[in-house]
Amino acid sequence: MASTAPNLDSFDPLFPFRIQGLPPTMYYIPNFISAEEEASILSKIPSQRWVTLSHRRLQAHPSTLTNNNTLLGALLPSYLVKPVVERFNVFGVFKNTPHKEPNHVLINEYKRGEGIMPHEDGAAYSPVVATVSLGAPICLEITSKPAKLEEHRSGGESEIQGVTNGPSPEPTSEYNIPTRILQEPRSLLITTSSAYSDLLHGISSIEVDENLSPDTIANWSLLAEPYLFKEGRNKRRTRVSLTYRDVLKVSSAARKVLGGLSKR
Ligand SMILES: O=C(O)CCC(=O)C(=O)O
Ligand SMILES: [Fe+2]
Repeated sequence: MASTAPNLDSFDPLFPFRIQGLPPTMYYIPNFISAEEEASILSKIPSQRWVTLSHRRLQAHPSTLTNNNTLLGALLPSYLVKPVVERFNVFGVFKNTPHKEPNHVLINEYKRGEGIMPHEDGAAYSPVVATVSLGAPICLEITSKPAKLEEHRSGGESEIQGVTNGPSPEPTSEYNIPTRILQEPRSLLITTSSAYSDLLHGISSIEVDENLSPDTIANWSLLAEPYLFKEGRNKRRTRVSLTYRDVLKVSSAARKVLGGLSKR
């Protein structure tokens, strides 16, 4: 006899956190870590590892990738693993990636007025990136790739307006793009599949995020503290992000050396 009970095995714990109106699939989980966990992680980020770029500073763990996008296999520092990676496993964040868990973390720090140009994360990684935000809120801007714009708009027609001057303000498909995702401190943002490969993301180098509302922020209904933005503004403060990824190519050379030494 067929059972009418719901099949709990197929329940996806991420489903309630899907951001509507975007291509598959982005998820936003507010309060993914506690305030104590946030403070503890911030206190352990090594101050001597920062590399200063023009509009932010950055550090890579366990190391930067080689020129051909290979990771020299090594463990992530434990303050980046516990509790964050353990909690990823509960939600199955990396369950479909080759190594089933992240092996690389980029830490970015943005002071007020700093940002990152629109970009894609590229083919060095499996198409899953999980971003933990620390310290303060910030808006991530989501736009289409110019090539996609072209494909959609032209249909063989001539000039594409707006490609050279940045993304068009009009929606480019059935999805509400361009849009913004408001990342609160302690939240987790997960970007997968075509949202990873077909969209660009960036952070404007501005001092205040403005015009914040349910109509302009894709994840408004998932925010932990929307009342903090009821004036429609977020005056930026220093925000740190941890972006967890699974690098596809991992060299075991470093491990072999260490393994060889430990046999003696
Ligand atoms: O800080 C962020 O949320 C985005 C960082 C980012 O896009 C990157 O490191 O590739
Ligand atoms: Fe990125």
